[in-house]
Formats: sequence, C-alpha cells, structure tokens
Amino acid sequence: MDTLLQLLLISLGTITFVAILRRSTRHAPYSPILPTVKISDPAIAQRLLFDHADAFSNRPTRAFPLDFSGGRYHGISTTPYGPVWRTLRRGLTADILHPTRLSLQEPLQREAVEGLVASLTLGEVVVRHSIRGALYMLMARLCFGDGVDARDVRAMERAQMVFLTTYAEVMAIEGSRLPRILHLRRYLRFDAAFNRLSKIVGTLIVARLHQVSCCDRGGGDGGILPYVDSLLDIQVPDDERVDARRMLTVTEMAPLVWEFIVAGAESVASSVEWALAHLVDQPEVQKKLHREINGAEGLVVREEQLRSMPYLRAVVLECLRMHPPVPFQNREVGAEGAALGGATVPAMASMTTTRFTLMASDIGRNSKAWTEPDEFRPERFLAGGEGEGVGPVPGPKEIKMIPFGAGRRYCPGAGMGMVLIGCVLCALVREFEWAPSGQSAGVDLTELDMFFKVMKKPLRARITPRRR
Ligand code: HEM
Repeated sequence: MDTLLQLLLISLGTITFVAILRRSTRHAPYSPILPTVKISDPAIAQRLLFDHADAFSNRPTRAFPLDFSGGRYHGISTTPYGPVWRTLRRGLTADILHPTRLSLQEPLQREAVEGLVASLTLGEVVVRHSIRGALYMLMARLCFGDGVDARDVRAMERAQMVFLTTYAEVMAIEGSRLPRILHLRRYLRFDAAFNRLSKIVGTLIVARLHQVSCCDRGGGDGGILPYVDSLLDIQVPDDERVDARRMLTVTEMAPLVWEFIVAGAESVASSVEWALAHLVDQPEVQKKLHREINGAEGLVVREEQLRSMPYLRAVVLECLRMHPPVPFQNREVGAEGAALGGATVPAMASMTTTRFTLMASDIGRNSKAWTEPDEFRPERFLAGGEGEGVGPVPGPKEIKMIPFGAGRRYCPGAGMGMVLIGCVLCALVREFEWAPSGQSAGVDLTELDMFFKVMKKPLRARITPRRR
C-alpha cells in the first residue's frame, strides 16, 4: 500500500513539475543561446554596418529554430559572408534583378495587377489573401517561367502559410533546449511544414529543369530568364577539391528559389496591406494619392515612373518606415568585432560570437530622426520635408530607416520591391475607393511580428469602383 502511495505521489509530482515547466516556457521570448545585443539607435547602426562592415556582414546561418539541412543548404540570406555568398548574390543581381532586366517584368506585373483587380468583389473585402495570391503567382512565374501551373503555386502559398503559422508557434517557446522536449509536437509540426514546402518547391524546380533540357533555355515570359534557369549558370567553390568549382544541386537550389518567392511575395503583400490600412484610416491622404494617380499615365511598373509620382513614393516610404516588413535584421559577430562601433555589449561578447539584432521598427521610429514618428505622414518625404532625399536603402553617411537593411547584406530586391508595392497600390487606388468596413469601428493598426511584420487583424474594408 505504501509503495502504491509513493508511486502515486511521484507520478503526481512529475505531472505537476512538467505542467509548471510547460507553462513557464510557453511564452518565453525568443532568446537564442548566443549573447544578443539589440540595436535601436540609427547612429550606432550606421557605425556597425558601414564603418565596421568587415566585422558586421555575416548573418546567422540558422534563420529558423530548427536547422533543417544540417547547416549545409542555404538561401542567400543565411549563407555565411564569403565566396559562396558573393557568387550567389552576384548571380541574382546580374540576372533577374539587374535594373536593365527589371523592365522585362512589365507584362507580368500588368497581368498580376489586372488579375488582382478582377478578383476583388465590390463591397466588404478582406484583401490580404487576394494580394498574396497575385504576388505568389508573379514571383513563381519569374522563377519557373510561363509553364508554371496555378494549382501548384496555390499549393506552395498554402504550404508557406502553414509554415509561417508553425514558425510563430515554435518561436513562442524557443529559448533553451528544454522547450524542445516539452513541446516536441510543435517542432514536429514545424519540421513537417518545412518538408512539405521543400517538396513542392523541389518538384517545381525539377519540372522546370526537365523543360529546359528538352526545349530552349530562357523561354520564359517575355524573354525573362527564369531564376531557376539562371541558377544553372552558377558555379560555386567546391568544398571537396581545392580551386575547383561545381554546379548547384536541386537540393541547394530549393532554398534559393523559396527565398526569392517568399521575400518578394510576403514583404510586398504586407507593405501593400499596411498602405491600404492607412489610406482607409486617413481619407485625406487617399484623396491626395488618388489625384496624383489619376493624373498619371498607366501603371507604375518601372522605378522612373515611381519617381515621377512623388506622393505615391512618399506613401510607400512612409509605410516602410513605420512597418518594415522584415522587423529584425541579424548579424553575427566574432569575439574580436563585438566591441567595435560603440554598442553596449555583455562582458562575454569578448569571448564568443555575439548576435546583433538591428531593430528596424525602432530605427524607423526614432524620435531624434523623425518628428512625431508614430504618425503616418507621407508629406515628410516630399520636397522640404525632413525625409527629403531619404531613400529606401541608406548610404554610408547616415541611417534614418532600414526597411531593406543596409551595408553589404542590404536587400538586393529593394528596387523590385519598391516598384511592386507602387504598382499594386497604384492599381488598387485607381480602381477603387477604400473606406472603413461597416463591421468594425475604425482600422486596427496593431502589428504582429512573425517572420514578417503583418497586421494583427487582416484589413477589412469597403470598396467601391471609382467613376471615370
Ligand atoms: C518590400 C519588399 C522587400 C523588403 C521590405 C525586403 C527586405 C529585406 C531585408 C530587411 C533584408 C535583410 C537586409 C539586411 O540584413 O541588411 C533582405 C534581404 C534579402 N532580400 Fe529582400 N526585401 C524585399 C523584397 C525582396 C525581393 C523582391 C527579393 C528578390 C526577388 C528579395 C531578396 C532578398 C535576398 C536574396 C536577401 C538576402 C541578401 C543577402 O544576405 O545578401 N527581397 N530583404
């Protein structure tokens, strides 16, 4: 009887202990094992990223709480700073993102926004899903060429949504190794979501390679060389043989292609949704923007066109300042570099690698750089405003905002990103008047920082067609 009681007490004690641990780790903030320094001051960010660029150009090679690939396969964003990174980045910027090639995307952009406008039913809309869908299709066509099947793209978009949801679940408990054991099921869901996504992307790459092997290369939409085709030309240093180079494998191409699609589709979709939310919230800004758009010819599909519409450009920049789609940007710095630049670092930083997290939202809302930084005021980017001359990517002299990062690892898709946000916003404001939903009081501008900064509650608005 005594033994039974003891067993019962031990079981009860264990259950209570595990329950308390589970509870206490459930909402632990993400705190990687490395010492971490948060940078919110634009002047310190400028010193780190430009004055000490050699030390501050490496990103963590582990973007996710699970290392899916044993550290071997990466997108450009997680490739260590060095020759492989340089080769991959040069490939992307020399081909599909080169300013002279961006104009080739014009027909695809037109098709994407026309499809988006046609997909919106009048009255109450929740616009996030339609915007994402249009952008996923556009990015997929840029990767796989015109043969890509809409059903495959939708499957990829759905798998990506599941991946982001499971990512948020895992990030909520990341912090030490203990939660992994206690919340194993979350990690397994996350792992399964990644595997599914990789399988879909891998299958599309193989299909494209098959097409390339039997037909001409570069036969994509309007003469665009699809990203997958351009990856065939890339030769990375071969780890196994000194001074030798080799082609990428399909497994290595998958994270590059996935990164390309997600970076474009998710960041642009989030920015457009934020912009529309502010336009619904501030009808006078929307009126002013509509006047400019209405007086201009056609859609914005090139950077020069965006420059010739200063108010549209100002709305886009103001949105990116307040709600940078990538809210944190990390750098990993060796023991010898951590003290450079004047940031306050923990004592152990002189003995180990330190993670520096650049807080893009704090930097864009710094009250020394911007007056009333929490106010949405596009006028600040017009001539005579405090943001006159501030562009999407800062130069080495001064940092005021970093929506596309800064320094050597800044976003290579910044030009394309700006044009795409301008293009989609221009079409949606030209075609529709955007008003608050009848079902909610005002616009809820609460942010949610997942992998991307999104509106916590998707924008719900009432749209009516504009009279022409
Ligand atoms: C609104 C649109 C976009 C935003 C806000 C955005 C933002 C960013 C940010 C903040 C970074 C990190 C920069 C740093 O650490 O300094 C980044 C990196 C990157 N982005 Fe974008 N991005 C956008 C669109 C795109 C597009 C369209 C592409 C490609 C088609 C792209 C491809 C990349 C790549 C490959 C990197 C890694 C660069 C490297 O490590 O060298 N992005 N992006």
